[in-house]
Amino acid sequence: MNPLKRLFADQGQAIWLDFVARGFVRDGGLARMAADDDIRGVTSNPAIFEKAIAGSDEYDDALTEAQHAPGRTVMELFEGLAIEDIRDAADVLRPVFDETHGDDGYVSLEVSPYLADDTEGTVAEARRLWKEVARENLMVKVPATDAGIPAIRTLIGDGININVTLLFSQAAYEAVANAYLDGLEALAKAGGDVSKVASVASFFVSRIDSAVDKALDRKIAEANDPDEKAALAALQGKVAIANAKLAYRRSKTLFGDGRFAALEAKGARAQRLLWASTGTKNKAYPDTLYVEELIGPNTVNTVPPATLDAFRDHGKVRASLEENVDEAAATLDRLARAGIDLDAITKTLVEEGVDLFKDAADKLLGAVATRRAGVLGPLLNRQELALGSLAGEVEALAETWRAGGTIRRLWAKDASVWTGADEAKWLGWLDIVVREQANLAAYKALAEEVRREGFTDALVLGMGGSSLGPEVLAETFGRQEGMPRLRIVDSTDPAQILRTEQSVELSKTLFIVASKSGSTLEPNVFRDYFLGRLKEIVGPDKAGRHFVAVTDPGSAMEKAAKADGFRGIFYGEPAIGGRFSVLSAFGLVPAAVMGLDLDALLGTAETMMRACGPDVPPEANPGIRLGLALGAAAKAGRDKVTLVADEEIRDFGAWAEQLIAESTGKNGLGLIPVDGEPLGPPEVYGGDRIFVHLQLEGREDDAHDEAFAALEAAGHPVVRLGLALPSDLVQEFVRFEFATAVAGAVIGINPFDQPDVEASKIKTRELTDAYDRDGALPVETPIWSGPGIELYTDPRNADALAKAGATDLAGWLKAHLDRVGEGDYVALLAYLDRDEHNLDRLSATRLAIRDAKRVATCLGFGPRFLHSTGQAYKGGPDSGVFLQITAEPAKDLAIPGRKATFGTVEAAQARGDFGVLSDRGRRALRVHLKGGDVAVGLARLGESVRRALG
Ligand SMILES: O=C(CO)[C@@H](O)[C@H](O)[C@H](O)[C@H](O)COP(=O)(O)O
Ligand SMILES: O=C[C@H](O)COP(=O)(O)O
Repeated sequence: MNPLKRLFADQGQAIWLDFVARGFVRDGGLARMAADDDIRGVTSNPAIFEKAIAGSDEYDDALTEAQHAPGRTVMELFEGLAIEDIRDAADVLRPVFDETHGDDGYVSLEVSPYLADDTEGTVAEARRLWKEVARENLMVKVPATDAGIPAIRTLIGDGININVTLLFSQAAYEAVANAYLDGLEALAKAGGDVSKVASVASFFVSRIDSAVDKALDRKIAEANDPDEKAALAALQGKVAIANAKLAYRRSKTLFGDGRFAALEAKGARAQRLLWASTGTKNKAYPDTLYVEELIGPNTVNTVPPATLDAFRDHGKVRASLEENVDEAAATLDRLARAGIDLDAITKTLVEEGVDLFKDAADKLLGAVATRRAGVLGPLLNRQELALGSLAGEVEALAETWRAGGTIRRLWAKDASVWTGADEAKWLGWLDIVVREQANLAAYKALAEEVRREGFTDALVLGMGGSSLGPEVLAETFGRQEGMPRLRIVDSTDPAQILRTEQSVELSKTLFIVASKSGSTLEPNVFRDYFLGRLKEIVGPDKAGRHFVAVTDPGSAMEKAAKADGFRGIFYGEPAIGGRFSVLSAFGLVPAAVMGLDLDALLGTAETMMRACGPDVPPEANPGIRLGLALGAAAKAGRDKVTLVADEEIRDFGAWAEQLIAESTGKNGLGLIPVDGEPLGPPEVYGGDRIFVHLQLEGREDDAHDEAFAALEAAGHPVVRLGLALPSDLVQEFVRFEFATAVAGAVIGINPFDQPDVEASKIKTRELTDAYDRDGALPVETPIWSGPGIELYTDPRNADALAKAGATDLAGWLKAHLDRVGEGDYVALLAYLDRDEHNLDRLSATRLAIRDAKRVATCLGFGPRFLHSTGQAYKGGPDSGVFLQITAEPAKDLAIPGRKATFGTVEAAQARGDFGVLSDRGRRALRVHLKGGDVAVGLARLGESVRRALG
């Protein structure tokens, strides 16, 4: 007779199979084993599923489901597969379950190893799995950790079958058996049917020998006496079995006394000991060792396939478990006398066991995530990293993050991922997509009103985080038929405001006043101005109908909007900072108004959000991986994140820039985003860059491709992000939010505050207050003045520049630019109309500087950049050399109810900004263009810069 069959027939020991795989179950392999080998149960664990799913293509068809439901989490996808397999196996073994009246025929499914230290989480998950698998012959596996034991008691009390896993020590076994008895008593007390509950206590065997043998090896090496060496050697390969035998003896007492008898009378079953980890690890030992030596009635041995084959082939059946039990006790005594602490070893084994299952789960989920990405194909934006010299550090960081479960901690809003300050209060963006998906009715109603009422234009009045996301949507999606054209007002420059005003028909324009705090100067003055204009045009009663507000609950903006009879007020989420707010009302109201399909937009975002989920380990997690790369780049001095995007999606850089700079640039650390700088050959760059290319897939004429290939070949780290469609840019919001938060963690700062933005707001306020008081801004003295141009700076910078003895503009500029060294960047900060002409002229000047100095160059328009890169310029690394450009406005614009005009506010903002740069000891010079002709002034400036560069 097949020795496997004799185990039960002769000895009353059930053999279970420690293996599961889809094909094996579905193609009849398990049924054959049940028939031929008398396999009476199946166990699974994360390592088994990892081998099955990651190591085969058997699950590919099932994973295509991801295509139809791209919002499913990776964990849900895995669980879906596992649950199907477990149900299938349970159905195959159902006849065994029926024939044995519930003694056997069980299939085990383990709770997530990530919950090993979480009692409540374990209980909740076990209950959920029990319900979802919905098979009476399921056993849910729960580890015998300190947190697992109370969960076992609760779950048994619920009437759920439990396989207690990762059991190594006598003490833990005692606790587990008592938890089972407690649970049964609770169930009986609650009127439940204890006869329906089964449980096994899985004692891990071979791992004990592996660990003890190693300790013995060390002792043998230390010992000098040959007899002592021999005595120690005699213990090798014996301890695990001795430990199991003693547990078996104890089980007889635990389930043989009065306490259990009372339960037994109600039909309860004893909790059986199950021998797990019974494959032989040490080749010197017989391959059937941990089956042959552990045979006894009312026990289970779960055996991996190779051991099963070996035992079928040459296993010997005898009642071994109760042989020489006293000798087993003596073996453990001898071990203790030899100075080997079995308790300490078993304690470590539990911890290692949890870690090994976590490692397996990481691999498994990584594999599912990678396959999900493959199945999703173009539905998920691509990411490729070629990190050159940063690669090793990024791998090391990824491993640290994986092993530390840092992504799960991030998702669990654990502030210690960053600095342990108030970060947890700012993580509402993690689940905003899902929350807004359930909240679309009000946005859709607004869209419908806007359509019905025939608005032709919509202007978002806001700054930074409140305007740049909507700007990307407007620029990327373009005007939608029948809906207003969306634009942004985020400048106090009178010419720019007038230009925007003249480009719309005010009576057919809807204004979206967007301010989280409600107290930001710019949106307030924009509102005052346009509300005033609307009152003139449509009358005071109707003006409010042209306005909606987006603001956080309780803000001054909310009150004002109510007082002014706004058409609607939409609320932001206070747990999301402005720069992370694009997928909340701050992006969704403008998106609705411009007529975008919000379900599609959020669905697209969700696809990326799931890819960045808590269940996706770093190697397969795009946002996390990008963040680790950016963080490593910052630390390695490659802190200039150079963003390059294809034409149709190029506005993304403005949003990413504010996110990255404001989040990471502080405490003298951080990343300096470089947006809008045309790509050049490798020679024009220093060694301080990391390049990011956002590209639309399949564009054959992509000149950037070649440039990126050259950069990569020259050893620069490059990141390539591929989008099937421009509308997939929404996924980049998500990817970059994760990446920025992670980069902040690697750099070691709080990515959710902006200490230095506030500083220039204060200085600006002081200046506008002075204006309101004195009717003029404080007088300043230029350090140099020439026809149409004046230069200003603080005394420290003035002293440094004066040393060069310059006599003309080019000379002063040369003195300033000569201060630029390797690894520095030059930022042009223009308080001017951001029109095409000014952009072109300043871009040309910027490029001239880059090519001459081989440094990164930035171009920001004030006050827009103050709410964005301004943070990093002041608070980030002291590597910036700043050239501020201001101009006398050709025409100024009054602000209703204020003394200060827009021109004055803009001038005050420039001075406030400069004042903070000075306070921070930055290298800064202001060029003031006089005479009202900005074009002429910029041409002169450009020419002088070129001369300065020689
Ligand atoms: O279900 C159980 C225990 O209840 C088993 O799957 C158990 O997890 C396995 O036997 C062990 O993980 C295998 O351990 P090992 O052979 O890798 O040391
Ligand atoms: O980036 C955010 C800007 O500073 C604007 O802030 P706010 O939305 O509170 O007006």
